[in-house]
Amino acid sequence: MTQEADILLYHIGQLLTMDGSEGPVKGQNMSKLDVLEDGAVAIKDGKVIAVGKTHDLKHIEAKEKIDCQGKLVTPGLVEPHTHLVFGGSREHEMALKQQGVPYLDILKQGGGILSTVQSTRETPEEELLEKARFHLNRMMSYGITTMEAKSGYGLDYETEMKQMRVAKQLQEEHKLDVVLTFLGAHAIPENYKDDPDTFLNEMIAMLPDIKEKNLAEFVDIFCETGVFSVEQSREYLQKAKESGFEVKIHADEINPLGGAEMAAEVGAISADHLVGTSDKGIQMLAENNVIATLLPGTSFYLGKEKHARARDMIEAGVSVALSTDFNPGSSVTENLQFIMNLAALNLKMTPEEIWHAVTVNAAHAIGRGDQAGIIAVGRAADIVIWDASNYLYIPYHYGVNHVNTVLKNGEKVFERGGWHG
Ligand SMILES: O=C(O)CC1=NCN=C1
Ligand SMILES: [Zn+2]
Repeated sequence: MTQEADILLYHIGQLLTMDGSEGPVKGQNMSKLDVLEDGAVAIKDGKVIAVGKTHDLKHIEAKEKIDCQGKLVTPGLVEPHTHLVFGGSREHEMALKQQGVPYLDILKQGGGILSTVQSTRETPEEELLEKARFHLNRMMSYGITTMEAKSGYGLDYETEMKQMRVAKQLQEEHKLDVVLTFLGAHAIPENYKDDPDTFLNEMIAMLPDIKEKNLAEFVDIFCETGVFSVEQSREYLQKAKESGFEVKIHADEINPLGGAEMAAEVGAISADHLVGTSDKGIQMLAENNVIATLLPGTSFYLGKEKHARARDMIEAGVSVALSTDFNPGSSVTENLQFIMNLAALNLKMTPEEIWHAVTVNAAHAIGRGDQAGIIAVGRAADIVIWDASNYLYIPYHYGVNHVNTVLKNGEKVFERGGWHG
């Protein structure tokens, strides 16, 4: 008898499909989580071919039948905001942070982003690729199956292109789906510190080449005191849109400049960070369907008392996504599960909201709402089997990796290693 499926997952304790959502899940709807008890999923040729109760699907013949023994099963996690490709590291700045030297002061002194720029310019492309692949594999081990990778540590044509070629190569060769973002406007390099507008024009001038080589889908900018103003950011993002790119923005991370309002005005797909965002900014995000990608790891790592107002955003009807903001200076972690814990503790998000924020909403924040973040018939079988029996457990038990198995397009790309106790 021809086997109907390649893999059949059954006796799933709780199956979260996140299915049924048309578009990013907004506001109160983020609390509505469909949980299928004793679920099953059939997979063939990398796609989901059936979803249901175990007793409905048990008859399906499969090359491999996996008894999930009551474990939690969810869509693969989506990571919508990383600075994946970079040279060097910034552990030497920890002492400054511990002494209370603010992030923007370290940057002003030529450290921070500019320190990583120096390292990235000096690092050969092959080495950047190897390093980025290592971090990407670690992300996969934490349950991430689709993620975004930004440039932004070059701040010159050569190095920005080098970073994007590295991300592009990973997009082409790695099993994970990688979405590319050009963040040339990440900081003002030393040689343009008195003329940031000319620098921004240099970055704008790169766009036709980036488009022609298909090296990025999104353009992003760091709108912050001492970096780029709201007006500079608006003009820059409008030019990026005219050049055919979707745009996103690092907004209100440290100072409440009104980046969220501007993101809504320019029609950004997402506004990210949003720690200082005003009531008006929140309202405009909701009214203009701009996804709020919140980065609680960054405000944690920078020792901030203030965190993004997720509760007010959700009450206002905003679609909220979550991300590690993985980068070598302000959020040095690939562990999106820890971000789920911080979202519970510091953003006061509920487990149901958190699961929407790391799957379907994160997928929409990087333009992959139609192919990631949901388990449904006809979609790619990007699935995580967890060493937990219910969805409350992951945001509750922090700092470890709860993944048992990761399937990407129906292929096992990670399995928890055995212990030799
Ligand atoms: O510090 C970094 O390398 C990454 C970052 N960009 C804007 N905020 C943090
Ligand atoms: Zn960032």
